[in-house]
Formats: sequence, C-alpha cells, structure tokens
Amino acid sequence: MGIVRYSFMNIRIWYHTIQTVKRVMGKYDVVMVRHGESEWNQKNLFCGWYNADLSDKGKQEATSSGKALKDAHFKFDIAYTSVLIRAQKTLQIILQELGQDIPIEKCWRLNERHYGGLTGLNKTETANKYGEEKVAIWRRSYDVPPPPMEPDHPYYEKIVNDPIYKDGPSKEEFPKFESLKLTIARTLPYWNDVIVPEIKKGKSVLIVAHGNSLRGIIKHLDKISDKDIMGLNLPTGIPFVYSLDENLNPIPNGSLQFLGDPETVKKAMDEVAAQGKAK
Ligand SMILES: O=C(O)[C@@H](COP(=O)(O)O)OP(=O)(O)O
Repeated sequence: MGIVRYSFMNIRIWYHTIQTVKRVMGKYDVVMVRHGESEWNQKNLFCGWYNADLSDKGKQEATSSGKALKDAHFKFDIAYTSVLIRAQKTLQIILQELGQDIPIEKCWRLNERHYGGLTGLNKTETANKYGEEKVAIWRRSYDVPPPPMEPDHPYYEKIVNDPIYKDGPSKEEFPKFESLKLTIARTLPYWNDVIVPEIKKGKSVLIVAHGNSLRGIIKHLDKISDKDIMGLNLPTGIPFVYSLDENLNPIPNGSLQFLGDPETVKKAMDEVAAQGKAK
C-alpha cells in the first residue's frame, strides 16, 4: 500500500513514489493530469480561456508525467483533452514519453473555467486590491462567479473569435464567466455521455485538462460537498489515478492516487492554494 500523508476531507490521498507504485486497482482505472505549468501560471495571471502556452517548466512537468506513467506501466486506448494548447501539448509530450499513439478527442467542455473579467489579471495584485478573501471566493467558491468579460475586455476579441471554438460552444452557450458550478454543468455531460461509455467498454482512458474542469469531475466522483470542494487545489503536471467500481464509484482508497513523491505533491498543492495571497 502507499503511504497516507495528507487527508482532504474524507478522501485519503495516496501518494506513491515512482519506483514503488503499489496502488489499489478497481474495475476501471482512469488517469487524469492537470496540464504542466503554463506561461500564465508562471506569471500568476488568471488564465481561464486565454490560450496560454506551456512554460519550459510545464514541458518538463509533462515529460515527468509521461515517465511516471511509463514506470507504472500504463497503456492507454484513448485520451481526452480540452481545446486549449497547454493541455494538448501536455498530452502530446506524455504520449511521446510513453511511446503510445492513440486516438485523441478534444472538446471545449474540458476547458478551464472561464475566468471572465479577471482574465489576464495578476492573482497577487488582485488580492492586494480586493483582499484575499474576495480572491479566494472568486477562485474557489462553488457558485460565486467572477465578474463577466465584457466586449471591451483586452482579451475578449481574441477569445471569442478564436478558431479553436469553431465546433462549439455556440454563440448562445459562449460564456462571459464561469463559477465552478457552471463549469461542472458543461463538463459533466461530456464525462457522462462521451467518456463514461468508453470506460465501460473497458477502454483505458487518460484525461489531460485543467485545475477547475478536473476539480469538477473529482467533485462528482467523490460526491464532495459544495463547501468542501473549496479546499482542493490540483498541482500542475502530476498524474493521478481514480480506481472505480462497476458503478463508477471510487473503491476504498481509490481516489486521487497521485503518481509522485509525497512531499513534492503536497508542496505543489500548497503553492497553488497560495497563488491568491496578497503580498
Ligand atoms: O485559469 C487559471 O488561471 C488556472 C487555474 O487557476 P486557479 O483557479 O487555480 O486560480 O487554470 P489552469 O492553469 O488549470 O488552466
């Protein structure tokens, strides 16, 4: 068994050193990864639907993710990702490391939450201006959305006219902002209608997405309350496994099994939480 080092609500988070992966295994094992650090993560900017590229550190994180998955002998049949380049490049690097050439499905429903009018603002400066509490609510509350992105926002045109959205969302669906609740409302149908049927066929699934679209899937799988989900911060570029039973419920100790060194994972989670602190 892995070593329990950290507890998030009723979920024990299992860490496994890359060398000694001994994790629980369910009927279905699904692997998820938050993309490697982006150039905007590095600058501590609210990114959302802005199409930031990976930083050099992000590329290295993606390579390490691929190595960890290779060492743990994962073999995937299909991968899912968002339409944003930071997630797609992470996936590409992981598959290269694994030496696996598999079908890739891309959908805007796995995108990061739309950070509305906060897009492009520095998280620390925003905390200095509006207070840490307000920023914590904007970042982590379940249903309080950020302010909307209006047409005069510096990134409005770039985002709404980006050809990556040619297959959706429709003009009517195109968000101006998203809370976690709204993010879940467009991510879960994709999970339920597209990903779950493939898992149930026995396909080995890899999902490379974003901090908040993955928090939405985790909230759903572990039935985490609206209040408790506020405490979960996902690190960039560290894969985690969900081991599920035949009804797609996590088996005991099957949630959030990180393939990474315990101290590194804990530190990375704490750093994500601290990005909204004032200085
Ligand atoms: O949009 C962003 O700034 C980050 C998440 O930010 P927080 O919710 O952690 O502030 O998204 P990601 O890097 O996962 O695509």
